[in-house]
Amino acid sequence: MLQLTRSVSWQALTQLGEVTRNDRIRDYFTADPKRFEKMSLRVGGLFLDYSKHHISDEVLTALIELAEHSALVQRRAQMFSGDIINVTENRPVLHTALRSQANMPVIVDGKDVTPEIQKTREQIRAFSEAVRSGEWKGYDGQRIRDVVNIGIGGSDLGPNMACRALLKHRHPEINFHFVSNVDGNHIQKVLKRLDPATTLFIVSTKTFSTQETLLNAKTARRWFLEQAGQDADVGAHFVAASTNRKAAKEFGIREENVFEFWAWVGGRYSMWSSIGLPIALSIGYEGFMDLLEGAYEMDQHFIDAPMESNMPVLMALIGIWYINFMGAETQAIVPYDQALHQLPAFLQQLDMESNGKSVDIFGRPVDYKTGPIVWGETGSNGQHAFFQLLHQGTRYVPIDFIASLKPEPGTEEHHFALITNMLAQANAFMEGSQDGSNLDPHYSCPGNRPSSTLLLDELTPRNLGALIALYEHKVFVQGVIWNINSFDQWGVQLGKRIAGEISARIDTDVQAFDPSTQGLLALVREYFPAGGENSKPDTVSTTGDDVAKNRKGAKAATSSNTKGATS
Ligand SMILES: O=P(O)(O)OC[C@H]1O[C@](O)(CO)[C@@H](O)[C@@H]1O
Repeated sequence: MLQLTRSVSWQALTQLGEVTRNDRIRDYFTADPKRFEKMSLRVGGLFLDYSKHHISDEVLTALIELAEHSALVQRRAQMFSGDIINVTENRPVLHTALRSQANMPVIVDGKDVTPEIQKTREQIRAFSEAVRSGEWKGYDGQRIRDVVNIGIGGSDLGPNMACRALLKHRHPEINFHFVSNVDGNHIQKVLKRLDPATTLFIVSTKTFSTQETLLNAKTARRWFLEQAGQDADVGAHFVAASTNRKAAKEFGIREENVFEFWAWVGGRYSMWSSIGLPIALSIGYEGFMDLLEGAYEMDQHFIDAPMESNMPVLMALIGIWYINFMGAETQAIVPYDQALHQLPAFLQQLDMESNGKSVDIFGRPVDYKTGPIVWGETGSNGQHAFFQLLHQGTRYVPIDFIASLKPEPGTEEHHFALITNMLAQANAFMEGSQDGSNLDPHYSCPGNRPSSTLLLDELTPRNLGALIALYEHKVFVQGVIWNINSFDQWGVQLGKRIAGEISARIDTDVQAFDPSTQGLLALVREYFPAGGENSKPDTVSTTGDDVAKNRKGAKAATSSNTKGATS
């Protein structure tokens, strides 16, 4: 198989990179007054302007050729039909099946999985309606007023981001909290404000073996038992979203309150599954379905639209242009919308865990750059913090500006200021200070900094679903072109294994670790006089005081974390 960097398209793009560097983006508009019309497109409620990029017509044509000569069409079909494209975990990648509105079978291991998807959707509907209506009662007969999602990574970031983005649609009598960090202060701060009798915990973990989540869940359970009910009451206050039904049951969660999903849903792609339960509880089942429908609409566009007018394909190609041919190292995400403040963190995991790879799908080292460092913050806050570097620093950073057009009633004046600031920034990044040559260099902004502008008609569940699916497919397309596996995450397993080893050995045998780690462990040990025995990451048992059993479980959890159980 021909190495990517030796392909005709890659070589052509490399040459174009050399010459395009000296172009002024502004001049493209002078040469082609129709550039904005040509380089913008709408899909449903999303509008993308990609005209302010360092991309000539010739570059765009060459990028599209790169996509056409890649395995994209074939791999896209394989993903949607359930072929095993996550080769290192031997799994299909079927988050798209979770949001499908087509009445078509999806076959995994010879079995149609759509009835199971429907069954779980129905379970989510019934449960969310019961909790939202107050029909679901806590142990002393009161309704639920606080929902705490305990999860990390893909079992936190998606629902957390979506619940915050759609806060205005939230149930007025239920508050939502997200606990992810194993830092005990995170959960303590949340629990301090809650009444156990009216609190529902969702233990969200694909594997039910993630140390941080199990420790937080155990702490929540102990807090609940200390203040409120008995073991038998746990079932009314704890539910789980997991592929590991057995471990969830061992925790004390009632069989009927385990919201299942499946190995073929990757953690960072799981907000469309039971991991989206907090979203359904917050905005209602109908709203959750709208989110899924919006994503499905983007899926259909991704499948049907030709490359040159395919939004995720274009965004992927623009990214590849900057990363592989223009020397960019990072991609900034700047939503001009406070409700989207968790979006950069969500996209960080989506992109960096998916495409942070340096071997291709055959395990051969790649000789080109893959996924960028994704970072960002809301505008206008970022504007008054890091934009200085983007305007006048030495780095070349493409930016995605994101905003919704429709103002919230009562925020019109603010919303107008928000949007005009975003447009001003995008303009300033491209144009620079026009009279730059006459200025003191300290005041001069060179411009020629590229950006996309993504506008949502309104921040609705449907448009949010489409936006997230857009980025998912962008990441997928890039992974296909780079010929890497975007759906595993072996890099994060190593640290998990060593954490297990450190807590197991701190009392006895630290010689196996490097001298720096040994030195640091000696300092840590001073604060843990009882040693590792009292501070090991206990996992859970069905009875609150079963310490020995917990320890055994911790070891099992640690080893399953490092071997088979991947999210
Ligand atoms: O849902 P789980 O199994 O607790 O895993 C949480 C997260 O941990 C990771 O495996 C890596 O840290 C993510 O991919 C995943 O989203």
